[in-house]
Amino acid sequence: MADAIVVLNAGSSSIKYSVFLLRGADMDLALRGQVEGLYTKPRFVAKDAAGELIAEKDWGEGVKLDHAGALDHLVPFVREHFKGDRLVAVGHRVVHGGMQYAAPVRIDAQVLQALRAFEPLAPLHQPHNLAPVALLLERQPALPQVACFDTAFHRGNPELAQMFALPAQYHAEGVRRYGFHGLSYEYIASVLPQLDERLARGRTIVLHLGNGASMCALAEGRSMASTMGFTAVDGLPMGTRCGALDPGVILYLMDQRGMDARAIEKLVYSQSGLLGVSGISSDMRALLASEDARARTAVDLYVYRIRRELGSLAAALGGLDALVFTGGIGENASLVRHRVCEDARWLGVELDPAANTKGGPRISAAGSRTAAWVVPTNEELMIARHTRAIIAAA
Ligand SMILES: Nc1ncnc2c1ncn2[C@@H]1O[C@H](COP(=O)(O)OP(=O)(O)O)[C@@H](O)[C@H]1O
Ligand SMILES: CC(=O)OP(=O)(O)O
Ligand SMILES: [Mg+2]
Repeated sequence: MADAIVVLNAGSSSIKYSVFLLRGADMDLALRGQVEGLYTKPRFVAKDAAGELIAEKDWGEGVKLDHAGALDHLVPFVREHFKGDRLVAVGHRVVHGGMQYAAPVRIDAQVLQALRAFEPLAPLHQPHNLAPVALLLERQPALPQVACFDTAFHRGNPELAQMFALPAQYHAEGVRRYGFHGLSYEYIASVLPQLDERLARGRTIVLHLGNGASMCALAEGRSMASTMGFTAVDGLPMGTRCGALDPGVILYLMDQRGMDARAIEKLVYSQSGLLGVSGISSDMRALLASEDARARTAVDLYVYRIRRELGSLAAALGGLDALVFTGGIGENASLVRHRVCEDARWLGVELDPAANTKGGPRISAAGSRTAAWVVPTNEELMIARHTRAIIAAA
């Protein structure tokens, strides 16, 4: 019988989960999986410690499974696979920690209340991150729960990288650039030394391209800047989010189109990005498989915006030593990586097309001045590490 930590990671199009067993100083993965394709083409998979598929379920195209529906499927499954192990804590990904939470924290009713205040700042995530927290707090109040924040990794960004050019009072009250996907970037930074010393010590841009997408500039493994801001709607275009938008467009929508905050929220979070531009799908797989010109335009815009942000983040770092691709698109869409790397030739990236088609891990040619890698992210492991540290310190 071992002590176990369960990890929940609710993203905008998926719920990922892992079970880790604590054995001495080691933490062994026992079970992991996800329900992905929420709201589009839901699919559940579970894998054992060796990565072998042990269960799967397809709901089929057009079934609008939401986060609550995914949890209804996941919870009994995870419970069934708990064979005599003792659940000692649950670690949660919580997307927004605001100014107050710059590090993981044990959750009680007060913390939960404080985190709920950030729900309007992350409508596709925070409510889904907190729903299982509230449920467990009610049913098993003695079970330790730990919140691990997407924003925390970026809180050490230089002051200028966190500022909007608004009157200073707004910055003081927390209207600033936070950045997200921090658990993913923290994990990537933690494995870079095993891949390549130069990568770990140098100036590296990590591209987390999933249903949500952002890029982070790392110097010696520390975050210096990223493309997301006050909320996770900023920066790159994403599955259904527009990314960076002239604030004048919002004023126009209000003044000339009579749209209120809720209607604009729906537009910029749920009806834009790859879905909005293509009119076909938010899913990169569907767009890459489509012959439709609108699908091509959506992918072209996606790649173009990445190219622009690459230049911006390389400038923030004063140069570039490496690129790292991660997230559902970054890990799997070789064509997107190919195009991004070709566009980054001027930054010293020389692609090895065969290595890229194979999925890496290294996808730059031998002798390329700037290296390029594919590194699968593992936000759940990062959350488990933090959760273990918090309960050990209690
Ligand atoms: N084989 C693939 N080719 C292209 N895109 C893929 C592939 N597999 C997954 N994706 C993309 O990855 C996205 C999901 O990424 P993921 O990081 O799991 O999402 P989330 O943001 O919900 O955590 C999907 O929307 C899909 O577009
Ligand atoms: C912050 C964010 O957009 O996360 P995800 O990509 O998991 O939706
Ligand atoms: Mg994600």
